[in-house]
Amino acid sequence: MSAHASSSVTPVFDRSKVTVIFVLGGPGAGKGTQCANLVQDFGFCHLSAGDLLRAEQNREGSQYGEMIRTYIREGQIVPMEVTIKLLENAMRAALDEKRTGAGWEDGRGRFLIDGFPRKMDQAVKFDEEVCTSSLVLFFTTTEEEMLKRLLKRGETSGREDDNEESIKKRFRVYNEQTMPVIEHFNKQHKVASVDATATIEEVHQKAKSVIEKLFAGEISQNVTV
Ligand SMILES: Nc1ncnc2c1ncn2[C@@H]1O[C@H](COP(=O)(O)OP(=O)(O)O)[C@@H](O)[C@H]1O
Ligand SMILES: O=c1ccn([C@@H]2O[C@H](COP(=O)(O)OP(=O)(O)O)[C@@H](O)[C@H]2O)c(=O)[nH]1
Repeated sequence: MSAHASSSVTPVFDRSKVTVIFVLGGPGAGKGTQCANLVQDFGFCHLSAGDLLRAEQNREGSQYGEMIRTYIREGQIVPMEVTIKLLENAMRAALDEKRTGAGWEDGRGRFLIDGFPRKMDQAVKFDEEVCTSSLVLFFTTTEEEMLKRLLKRGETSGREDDNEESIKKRFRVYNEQTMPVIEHFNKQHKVASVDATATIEEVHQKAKSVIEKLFAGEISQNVTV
């Protein structure tokens, strides 16, 4: 196989039927919170890459459990093959359910893929081989705000990475590995940036307006709301 073979691969899901929106933003920016709101508004299937990895980590008999645990505790990005396969399987399962409602007729589907892609290799491979994304919904706020939110979440989340040491590592990985992904999609004019510093409901209204515009065919360049 030549080094360029992947560029001729057809994605598993056709973007004219299956809408994929990547939801990005630093740890604790509010991605999961806002995805839950957008599920209510638009009937998306919400797939959190982190949740899928944590479920696989805890699945009895998984050959990846210990590896995933180590990566997550260190704030590192799990090798992409594992995460992409989990996402593809979950997308297939949602489409096989034959859901009803807007966006799910005739083999169609709409997905919020939360916390992914966090690294360039994942971004390129998913777009080429699984489904070409339609939009990146990018939640922005300060590290100070994210740290505050994560330490509070850590009081009840039970997550092994919601402690100050892991959080600092996640910030570093985010800046070094995920910001280039945002840059990559900026060049494709696919990024909608939402200031996530306001209240949950204010951020929700802004995110909702972005998705309404997307479905109305009104987003053809990077936008900031
Ligand atoms: N706009 C907001 N203002 C204050 N707290 C928020 C806001 N959005 C989310 N949170 C809280 O911050 C924490 C992190 O949010 P979460 O949605 O889990 O972030 P992410 O999925 O980006 O890591 C949660 O405890 C959540 O309740
Ligand atoms: O595509 C992904 C998404 C998540 N993670 C791991 O899962 C952790 C938690 O991610 P999640 O999105 O659940 O939480 P966030 O850091 O945004 O609060 C990350 O720090 C990574 O270690 C990963 O390896 N690949």
